[in-house]
Amino acid sequence: MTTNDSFHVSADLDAELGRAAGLVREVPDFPEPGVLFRDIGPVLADRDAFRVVVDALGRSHTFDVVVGIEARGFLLGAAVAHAYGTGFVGLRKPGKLPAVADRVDYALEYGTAALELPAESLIAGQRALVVDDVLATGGTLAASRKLVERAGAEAVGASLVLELSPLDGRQAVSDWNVRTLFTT
Ligand SMILES: O=P(O)(O)OC[C@H]1O[C@H](OP(=O)(O)OP(=O)(O)O)[C@H](O)[C@@H]1O
Ligand SMILES: Nc1ncnc2[nH]cnc12
Repeated sequence: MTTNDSFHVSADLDAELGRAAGLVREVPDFPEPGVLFRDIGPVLADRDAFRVVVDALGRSHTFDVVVGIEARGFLLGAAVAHAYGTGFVGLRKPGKLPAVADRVDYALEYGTAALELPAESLIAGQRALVVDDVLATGGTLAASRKLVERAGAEAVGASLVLELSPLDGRQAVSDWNVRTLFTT
């Protein structure tokens, strides 16, 4: 591991990724007091950082479809799907989809949430890679995995930009192939 400001970057990833890690913005007391919010917006806005992050998220996984989580997982996941030549399925917050195949409720670092799988999206037997921006408590990832597997697809793993290790989200998905680019 090498250190770039407050994040650790996996040593097998290149220096450009280290620069991308330095672009993650820390916002105190958002969305509520006591939460230090990590905003990947500046990483997406930087052409080179966006490219290396998207390439790294898809690397070392074998998948036929990307499953991205609303909202920032849509931005990353759709880019990974395009870069690696697969389709994309978005898991949405409740009330957004015109036709829902399945729903899972779960707990977050700040409150509760639910995710819904669109009807006629995942195909049984597909190898799905879940993509999102942040691993915090792991509730979102565990819910996503459940939706993928209940659809009959194979959840081959997950790729995320940032892991907030003090929240120990890995314990929620400990028996799964979860890769994160930066760890704090
Ligand atoms: O590991 P967890 O504790 O489950 O938290 C991680 C999730 O929290 C954030 O999403 P949020 O629900 O804030 O939605 P947003 O992307 O729409 O802002 C983040 O983008 C992850 O999806
Ligand atoms: N601290 C945090 N920053 C960004 N996204 C999050 N999701 C859950 N906790 C978060």
